Amino acid sequence: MSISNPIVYDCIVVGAGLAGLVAARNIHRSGHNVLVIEAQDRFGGRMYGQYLPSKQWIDRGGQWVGPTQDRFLALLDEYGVRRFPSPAEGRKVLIFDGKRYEFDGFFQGFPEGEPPSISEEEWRDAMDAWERFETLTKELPSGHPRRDRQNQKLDSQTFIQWIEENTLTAFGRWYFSYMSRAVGYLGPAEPSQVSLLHVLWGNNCAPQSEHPEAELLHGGAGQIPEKIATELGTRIRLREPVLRICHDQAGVEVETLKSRFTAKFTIVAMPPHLAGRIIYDPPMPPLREQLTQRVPMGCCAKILISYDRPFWRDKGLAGIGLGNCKWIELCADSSDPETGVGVIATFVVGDRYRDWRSMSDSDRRAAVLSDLAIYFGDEALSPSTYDEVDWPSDPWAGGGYAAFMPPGVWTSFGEALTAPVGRIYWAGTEMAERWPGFFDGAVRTGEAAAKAIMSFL
Ligand SMILES: Cc1cc2nc3c(=O)[nH]c(=O)nc-3n(C[C@H](O)[C@H](O)[C@H](O)COP(=O)(O)OP(=O)(O)OC[C@H]3O[C@@H](n4cnc5c(N)ncnc54)[C@H](O)[C@@H]3O)c2cc1C
Ligand SMILES: [Mg+2]
Repeated sequence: MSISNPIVYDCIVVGAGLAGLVAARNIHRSGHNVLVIEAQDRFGGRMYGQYLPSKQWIDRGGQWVGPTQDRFLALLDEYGVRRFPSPAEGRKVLIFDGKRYEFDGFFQGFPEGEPPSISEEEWRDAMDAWERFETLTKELPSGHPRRDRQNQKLDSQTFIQWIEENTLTAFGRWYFSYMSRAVGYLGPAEPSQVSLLHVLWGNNCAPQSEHPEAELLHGGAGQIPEKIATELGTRIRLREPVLRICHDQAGVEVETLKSRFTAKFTIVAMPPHLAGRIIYDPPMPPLREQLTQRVPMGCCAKILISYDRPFWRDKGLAGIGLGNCKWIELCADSSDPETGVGVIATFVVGDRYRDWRSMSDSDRRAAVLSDLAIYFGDEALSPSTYDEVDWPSDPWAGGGYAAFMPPGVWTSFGEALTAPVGRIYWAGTEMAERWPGFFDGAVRTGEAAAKAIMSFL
């Protein structure tokens, strides 16, 4: 294949997700010549919106933002994207072992307000374990977990082992398993699949106590990729999966399904397992090769269900449900007050996803709606729209929300996660030291990779 374009770019960014777009934009704004190459026919990767016939938006990927996500907030301000508080007024619903509790509080690990009226013994069990979990979290230094004796010990355990050793009741066990599956700390993952060290690290640099789901965006997060892409204009090529990157001391040659381009540097901006699918010549160093074989994506589908109006509010309910229902462990009101439409966003995660995915279309829909009816009442059975986003079936994501570390990965291979290889730099939310797995983490890594490269240009 001949070089398709005689230009030697300053940088080629591979992947037009949020991290790649931010990196490219910053390089372009500094007057350097950048090209973005994206596999899909759209920008944004896991930041992916859609409008319903009702003019209500839905976010098929991420949607929430929180007050300490500074880099993402700065981006929103820059593009004039307006925010509103995530609807949370009213009582929350907990379903545990078939019993229903309405309460004026909330918990995602971190408890707030009034607890649900389960037994004192069960609530104390969860709270005592939560304190131990927080104490362990605070012992971790900031930054990516390093290879040392203490971390190796934490990294040799799964989260479920810790949960079993630290809780006495079924509720206590569920409280933490739910954290692993619904909140995720990247992932989300079954607690039997994720390293204890990873979960503690996630609780340290992306804590629920900082309310990462505090706000939503008028028009949705899905509008942002287009705004950044507009600034880049024709410097983005869509529908061109990158297959191979040849690199040496002089520069890089990036080969797609259709063409070949040269540049001084490249930024590969995608989750580690997708970066690992590209052929590198010369090959990646062994630690990097081993790492990218070991960083799986969370197993999660997102489902967005819309109603004429947020009917749950008539009953004094917040539209937020959590519990160990058969399919739905977490659902949340995502209605934009400016449209008047009611939207519930929910997830089917881990082993629940496995079983749910094997059912017919109509059975999957019936399964989700019947769980929503348990949380909010029979009105939930008659939505105006129902959208499933099956992230593990998307070959350009492989899962969602993000990738997580199974036991042993951080301490044996973690140092290869961000280390550049010659002129190849890495970006993507999985690489972030603050808010990994979130939009904010993606922005931070895009900014950092661009800055690193620009120091050489
Ligand atoms: C269901 C779900 C819910 C979420 N909820 C939230 C939330 O509420 N708040 C929040 O902050 N975050 C949330 N997230 C996470 C957030 O969406 C991600 O952290 C962020 O979008 C990741 O951006 P990225 O650029 O790092 O990666 P990606 O968006 O994955 O971008 C990678 C890009 O690379 C492209 N690519 C891959 N391989 C190649 C190749 N060989 N050649 C060319 N291109 C390639 C892909 O097509 C993709 O466009 C959620 C994610 C999901 C899936
Ligand atoms: Mg993205």
